[in-house]
Amino acid sequence: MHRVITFTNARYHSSHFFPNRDSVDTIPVLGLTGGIATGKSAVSALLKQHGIPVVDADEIAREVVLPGTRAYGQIIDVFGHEILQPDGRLDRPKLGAIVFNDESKRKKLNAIVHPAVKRAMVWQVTKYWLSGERVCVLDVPLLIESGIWNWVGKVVVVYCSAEIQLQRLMKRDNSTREAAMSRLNAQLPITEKLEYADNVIDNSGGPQELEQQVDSFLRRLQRDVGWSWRVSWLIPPLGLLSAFSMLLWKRIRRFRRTSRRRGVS
Ligand SMILES: CC(C)(COP(=O)(O)OP(=O)(O)OC[C@H]1O[C@@H](n2cnc3c(N)ncnc32)[C@H](O)[C@@H]1O)[C@@H](O)C(=O)NCCC(=O)NCCS
Ligand SMILES: Nc1ncnc2c1ncn2[C@@H]1O[C@H](COP(=O)(O)OP(=O)(O)OP(=O)(O)O)[C@@H](O)[C@H]1O
Repeated sequence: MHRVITFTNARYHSSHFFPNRDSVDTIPVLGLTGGIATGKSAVSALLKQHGIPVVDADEIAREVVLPGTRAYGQIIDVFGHEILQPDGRLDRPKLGAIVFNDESKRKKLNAIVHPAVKRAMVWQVTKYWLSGERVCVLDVPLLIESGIWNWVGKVVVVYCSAEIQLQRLMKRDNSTREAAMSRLNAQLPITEKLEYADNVIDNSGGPQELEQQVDSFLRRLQRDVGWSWRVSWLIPPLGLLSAFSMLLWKRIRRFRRTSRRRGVS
């Protein structure tokens, strides 16, 4: 039975990537993360080209602070009218300069914006599920820091060395080394994020190498989703059980890795 509700743009429908879709009762959710400027958006763009729906936390974070929203009012209450542009929208570079140089202010901003982002993400995933998508990717820079990694099927980390990361960040944002470093230091180091990874996409090379990495990742994904989806569809309680055991296994594995690391250091 096909679900009839379609909320998504047909061009991006994951049935394009998984053409043998008959029915869908589960939606494997993948968490895509990395350090700032390691290439999450570049990977997301490639995934979208392959028909995979992507929920973009940065994009949502911009929407939930538009004038008139609750978060917008709360931000003005905390940071004052000085962080507004003449047209009333947030002056993002100005707010960025404040929060990336002051952890307590960043925490205040996060406490306002993150709950709204999480609600919107859950809603978007639900819409994809209702429209019958077999897989959905959450592109979340702070996937690990925010604990969202606990709730996704697989964590995919886009990696490049800290030095390449810094160079790309400075070039993209046309920023000084100091400004780029302050943004970089607001996140867990990329090497620590690797510890949470089920899959790593190495973006140390050029765009063509990245495409090859994404292609091989998608081949693996197609294999895995095909298998788990069939089991969940044939025996729904088994699907639920496998989801719970997978989440539990992830925590155990992470706990073991951390204990091993503590034992070594
Ligand atoms: C501080 C703000 C206004 C700066 O806006 P700006 O347009 O300059 O940057 P943008 O939003 O495009 O973010 C660029 C990158 O910075 C990093 N980043 C953004 N916010 C944070 C944060 N609170 N902590 C650490 N890194 C962050 C991410 O890697 C992100 O991809 C903005 O980043 C913001 O509102 N941040 C708080 C919300 C948030 O955490 N967003 C990240 C996704 S949930
Ligand atoms: N393989 C690559 N080779 C050269 N440049 C790249 C490569 N991948 C990404 N870039 C460039 O590096 C910059 C950062 O990439 P991107 O915006 O995809 O990172 P991001 O992880 O999404 O960053 P953010 O955390 O800020 O959202 C961009 O200017 C992008 O064009």
